[in-house]
This record gives sequence, C-alpha cells and structure tokens, in this order.
Amino acid sequence: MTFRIRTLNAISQAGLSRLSATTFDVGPDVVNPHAILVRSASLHGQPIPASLMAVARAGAGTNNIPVAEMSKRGIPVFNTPGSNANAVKELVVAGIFLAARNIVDAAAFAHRLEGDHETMEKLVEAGKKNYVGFELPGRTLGVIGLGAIGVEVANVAISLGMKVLGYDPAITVEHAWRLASNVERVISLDQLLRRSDIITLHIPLVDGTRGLIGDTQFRSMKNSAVLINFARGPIVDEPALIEALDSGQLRGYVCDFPTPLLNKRPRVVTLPHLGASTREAEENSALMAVDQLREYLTDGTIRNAVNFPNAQLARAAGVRRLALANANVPNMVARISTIVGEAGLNIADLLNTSRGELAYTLVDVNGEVTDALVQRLAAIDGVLSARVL
Ligand SMILES: NC(=O)c1ccc[n+]([C@@H]2O[C@H](COP(=O)([O-])OP(=O)(O)OC[C@H]3O[C@@H](n4cnc5c(N)ncnc54)[C@H](O)[C@@H]3O)[C@@H](O)[C@H]2O)c1
Ligand SMILES: O=C(O)CC[C@@H](O)C(=O)O
Repeated sequence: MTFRIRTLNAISQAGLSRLSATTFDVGPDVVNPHAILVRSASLHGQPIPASLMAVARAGAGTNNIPVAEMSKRGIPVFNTPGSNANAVKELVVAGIFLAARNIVDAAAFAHRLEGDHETMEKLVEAGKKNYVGFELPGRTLGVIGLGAIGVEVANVAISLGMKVLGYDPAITVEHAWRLASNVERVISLDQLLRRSDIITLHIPLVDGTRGLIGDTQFRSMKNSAVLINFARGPIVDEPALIEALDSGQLRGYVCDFPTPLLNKRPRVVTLPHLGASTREAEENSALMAVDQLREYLTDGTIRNAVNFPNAQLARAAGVRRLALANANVPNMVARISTIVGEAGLNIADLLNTSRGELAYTLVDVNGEVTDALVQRLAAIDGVLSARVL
C-alpha cells in the first residue's frame, strides 16, 4: 500500500527523506491524505478528510489542531516533545537580556541618530540615560510551566546567578529530575507573580490557560516586572497587558507573537514566532514527527500521541495486524476477539491499552484478513477506526 501524506508548512528535508518514495506519496498537494504533517498551520475549521488516519505536529504545541474532533474519529495526533526545547530556551534567554537592557528600543534610538561623528557622540551621551537597564544576578525569575522548555530556562537562569521560582502543578518525574536542585518550587501562581522580577511562560494554550495572565495576575506582579511569552499569545489577556504596560506595572513584554495592538509599542518586543526556527530544532522536530508517523502508518505503533496511549507490539513474521481505536469501555476486547474468531482466524498476539476515554487495540492474526472482517470490526459500537496492516 502507498500512504499519502499531505505536508502543511515547510517540513525539514531531514525528516521527509525518511519517507521512501516506494511506500509514501508526500507533498503539499496530496489529495485524500492518510496523514497530515504540520507545523503551525491551523487545522481548525478545515474539513477532516474521510481518508485521514493520523496527524503529526513537528513541534510541541497542538493548539492548531482540533484534537477532540480527531479523537472522536479515532485519529491519533502526534507531537514531538522536547525536540525544539533548546532552541526556545536560547531565544528566551536572549529575550530576558533584550528586556533587562532595553536593547531593542536603545538600538532603534541609535539607528535614528543623524549628524557628523561629534554630533552623534553628543546625542549618544545625552540619550543613553533613557535606556539604563539592570543586571540579572540576584534577580528573581518565575518560570510558569516546568516542562521540556521551562526546565531548561530555569536551569540556565540559575547559571546566570538568578534566583529561580518554578510553578507547575503537574510536573512529570522526568522533568523534576532534570531541574536544578536550587530552583524553588512554589505552590501557587500568585506566589510566583508576587515574588518575581521577570516572569516567563512555558505552558500550552488550552481552554484552561487562555487569558491565564489577566488583570488580577498583573496586579499581583511587582511594580516594573517583565513578562516573557514564548508559549502562545492568547495565554496573556491583551487588554489587561496594554493596561499593565501603560500604568508602568509592567516594565516590558517580550513575546513571539506580534499583534496589531502590540506592534511598535515602546518596551514591547515582538518576534515572528521564531522560537523553534533553528536548523537543529527544525530537523529534530521533523525527524521525530516523521518517524512516529511512519511507525504508526506501517506498524500501528503509537509514540507521543497527545490523545492516545503509547502502544508498541513486536510483530512476528507473516502475521497480519489489525489496529483499532476504540472507546475505553468494558467488553471491547472480548467483542473484537469473538469477531476475529468467527472469521476463522487465530490470534497470535494482542495488545489493549487505554488513556482516558480512548483505548487502542492491536491484534496480530495468522491468516488473511478480508475487507468484510475489517468492516465488521469497524461497525462494533464504540470502535472509532479499524484498519489492517
Ligand atoms: N515560540 C515557539 O516557537 C514555541 C516552540 C515550542 C513550544 N512553544 C510553546 O511552549 C509550550 C510549552 O512547550 P514544552 O515543550 O515545554 O511543553 P511541555 O509539555 O514539555 O511542558 C508544558 C508544561 O506546562 C505545564 N502546565 C500546563 N498547564 C499549566 C498551568 N496552568 N500552570 C503551570 N504549568 C502548567 C505542564 O504540566 C507541563 O509540564 C508549548 O505548548 C507551545 O505552545 C512555543
Ligand atoms: O514550527 C514552528 O516554527 C513553531 C513550533 C512551536 O510553536 C511549537 O509549539 O513547537
């Protein structure tokens, strides 16, 4: 079988080259795709092709994908955790320096200077007092979200001599192990906001984090705090942000998400969603996304889906594999096995695993699987998708 993969956005060739032309038809114009490979393009409001089996996001955030709709259709959505964390960390550190030393506004001032050498020197000496900054040692950085990026940012800030507070009620054990031992974990967002000179956001955009930083949160911040946002624009409530900037509550805002209201404002730096735009991060993300997608399409293996459990089953030579996404309800495995048995097939191996309301079942059988069998399995109440590999 040839799998058709539609690419949205520029996906690094390092990843695409791992899809052999004999098995995969890949490109932006592919019709009736079995899979979509995407970076930041939005799939919201787009029709979901009936042929679609999987979506792979080369990157961390999946807020551009209607994950709940995909789940209802039994379609896994993959992302690439950690693949671009170093790239984002480096730009966040740059953002902290940009804000602490007023670099963007100061450079714009210098750029506007006119006159001969002597005149410029006078203008420089008269004007530089407007751009006096502060140094980082002894200052407090508050990191909201201690995942792949937050942990890296927290650790580098410690090495710069900062005091670091971290807030993440759902930190994973793996990330906790990576966190420098002198990062202080705080148990409420409010505590972090009250104590930090610089606050940096490293959380996903979901319903619960949209507008998380609003009026109340700005009022909790120290006077002249700095906010860094390389997570997603809508996590910060924009009218509240503008008010906090105008009142001086916020000294500066550095973000990766330009908007009409933010652009050209003093003490605001907007970058064009550049966090993951390094050759290394683009390659890492594409490699992970492509490998995960290929393994799913050809073998039913699931690694790093945001809506399905991980699933891996070693496959003996010659067996046919049935892959079913189903509701996580009682008796599913029994119903699937009964239908497979009624088709006269022996089950060689079976894996059933679940995550929340969704389950995933791999059934390896000896013998040929007919279309009629796949259709019977797909018709079981609660089965969301069924295919044979
Ligand atoms: N600017 C860019 O180019 C760029 C690049 C990569 C990621 N991002 C954004 O950064 C986000 C984080 O990326 P990551 O790789 O660190 O993800 P991650 O999944 O490794 O970490 C996210 C962390 O946030 C925590 N969290 C969730 N809700 C929270 C809340 N309300 N308060 C505190 N903590 C909370 C989670 O427990 C998790 O530990 C992504 O979802 C994406 O939106 C942006
Ligand atoms: O693909 C990009 O350039 C951005 C990716 C980034 O926003 C992410 O969530 O990983």
